[in-house]
Amino acid sequence: MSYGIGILGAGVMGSDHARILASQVAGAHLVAVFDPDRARAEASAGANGARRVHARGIDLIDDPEVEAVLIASPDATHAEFVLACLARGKPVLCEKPLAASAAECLQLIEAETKLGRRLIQVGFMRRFDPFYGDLRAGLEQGGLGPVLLAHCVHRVATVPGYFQADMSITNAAVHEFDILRWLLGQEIAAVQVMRSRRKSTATLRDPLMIVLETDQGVVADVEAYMSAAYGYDIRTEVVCEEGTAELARPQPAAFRRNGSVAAAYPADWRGRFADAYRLQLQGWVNGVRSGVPAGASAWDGYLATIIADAALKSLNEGGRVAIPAATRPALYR
Ligand SMILES: NC(=O)c1ccc[n+]([C@@H]2O[C@H](COP(=O)([O-])OP(=O)(O)OC[C@H]3O[C@@H](n4cnc5c(N)ncnc54)[C@H](O)[C@@H]3O)[C@@H](O)[C@H]2O)c1
Ligand SMILES: O[C@H]1[C@H](O)[C@@H](O)[C@H](O)[C@@H](O)[C@H]1O
Repeated sequence: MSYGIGILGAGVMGSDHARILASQVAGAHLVAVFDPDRARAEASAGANGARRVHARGIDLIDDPEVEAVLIASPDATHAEFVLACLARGKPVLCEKPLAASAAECLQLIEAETKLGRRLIQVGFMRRFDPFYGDLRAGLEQGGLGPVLLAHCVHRVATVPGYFQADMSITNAAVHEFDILRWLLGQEIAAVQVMRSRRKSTATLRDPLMIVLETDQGVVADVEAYMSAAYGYDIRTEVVCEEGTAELARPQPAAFRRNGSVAAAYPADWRGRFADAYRLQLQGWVNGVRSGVPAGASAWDGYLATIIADAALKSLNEGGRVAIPAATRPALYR
């Protein structure tokens, strides 16, 4: 049996998820699309075999042929859509961030906990990226000794028009917060944002240096640079007592000429994380079908958001901001 999926949002990510679902994922098919920009919804539905385009998001969630929902609409719309899915008992893959505020994340956790089963997966797709998978497996194998430090680089060539200053943290750096928790198996206990000199052409507060401390004393720095111009560049290196572990990256073709070598960078995340998006969707579909959830939970989404809130507080008010330890509800253990 093939599972019926509905997608909310047919912009950059919604249309990419629809394409991947229709062409590269087994056990599910696209049933319906909603986007207030109807032409976009129709283009994505038409290209990917969906039966219909809905006039409202809630109609898509109510569609009896839609058995599970993928949310790829703007960040501020996520919480309401996730709640509606939970109210109808429909599994949901929600793009990051889970919600626009920690209070909204908690509301979703409360609703899911009341249901007593996990229906929410958050789109922290790096957890499915083979290169991050290898890095984590290598760290778990041991041999490098205890972790001391981590360095993360998050460079984006340019940001879309809707991108606002806080989104360097709430929309971009949240990936680093989540992947550090996942890689190290530690919780973030404090954060401090250092402002470098602002890039002269930047409209955002760009770049930022974010320093995180874990509950086991590891320090990690995250460079968040949203106007890096040359391409999309994501790096991670973990420094341990007996050696280091560095994230490998897909190797593009190299061109040697006139005493130099050049290799193309992906323009954005869709190229760099193509495998991760595909594996994430397949993992979600498998989880929905088997009832065994995969990927980041609502709890992981909540923790990424509270770290982001603390980072924003540090950016705006200065200083180190402690993040109180939170008690994980039994559903997420
Ligand atoms: N996981 C990742 O790597 C990744 C990458 C990029 C974006 N995202 C996330 O995906 C989401 C979408 O980002 P995007 O880059 O595709 O943005 P986008 O602007 O390209 O697309 C968003 C689409 O949502 C539509 N929309 C607006 N209001 C809506 C509503 N109420 N209901 C349904 N659709 C609505 C817009 O018309 C637009 O077509 C965001 O939450 C973003 O954070 C995740
Ligand atoms: O929304 C995007 C997306 O989540 C990418 O994966 C991230 O690298 C970008 O910085 C962010 O703006």
